[in-house]
Amino acid sequence: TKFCSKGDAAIVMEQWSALYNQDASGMTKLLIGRQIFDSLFDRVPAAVGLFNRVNVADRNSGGFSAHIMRVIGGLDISINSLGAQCTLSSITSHLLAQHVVRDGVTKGGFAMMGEVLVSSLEQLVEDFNPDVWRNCLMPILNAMSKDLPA
Ligand code: HEM
Repeated sequence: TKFCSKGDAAIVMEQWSALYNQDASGMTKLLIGRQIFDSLFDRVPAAVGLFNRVNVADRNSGGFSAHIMRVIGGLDISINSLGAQCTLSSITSHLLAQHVVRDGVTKGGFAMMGEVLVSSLEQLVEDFNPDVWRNCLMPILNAMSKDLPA
C-alpha cells in the first residue's frame, strides 16, 4: 500500500484549503466541526461521555464549540503539514501527548474518527476521492493515536 504520495498530499491540501480557508467564516468552520462530532457520536454514543468536561451536554455551548474549534484547528494544521514530514510528526506527537492523558480515548476511537472524517468530508469537498483522502488521513490519525490503548 502506498501512503499519501506527494500527489495525494497535494490533492488533499488543495481540496481542504478550498473548504477551510481564511475566507471561510468562523461559523462555517464551527459547522464543519459540529457535523463531524455529531456523526462520531451517532456512530459511537458511548464516546459522548469523554467530553463532559467541555460541556458536551449542550453541543451548542461555548465550551463545546471551543472544543470543536481546537480539534478542527489541530486537523487543519496537520493537513497543511502533509508536505513537511518533520513538522507533521512534531504536530502529531504533540496531539498524541494531549490524548494519552485522557482516560477512555482509544485507537479504536481514532479509527472511527477516520471513517467519520471521510464520510463527512465526502459531502463537503468537491471531486472527493475517498482513497486519496484515506491515504493521507490515516497516517495522521495513526500517528496521533499510536500510544493509546486499543
Ligand atoms: C482528527 C482527530 C483529532 C484531533 C485533531 C484532535 C485534537 C484535539 C485537541 C487539539 C484537543 C485539545 C487538547 C488540549 O487542549 O488539551 C483535544 C482534546 C480531546 N480529544 Fe481530541 N482530537 C482528535 C480526535 C479525538 C478522538 C477520536 C477522540 C476520542 C475518541 C478525542 C478525544 C479527546 C478528548 C477526550 C479531549 C479532551 C477534552 C477536554 O478538554 O476535556 N479526540 N483533541
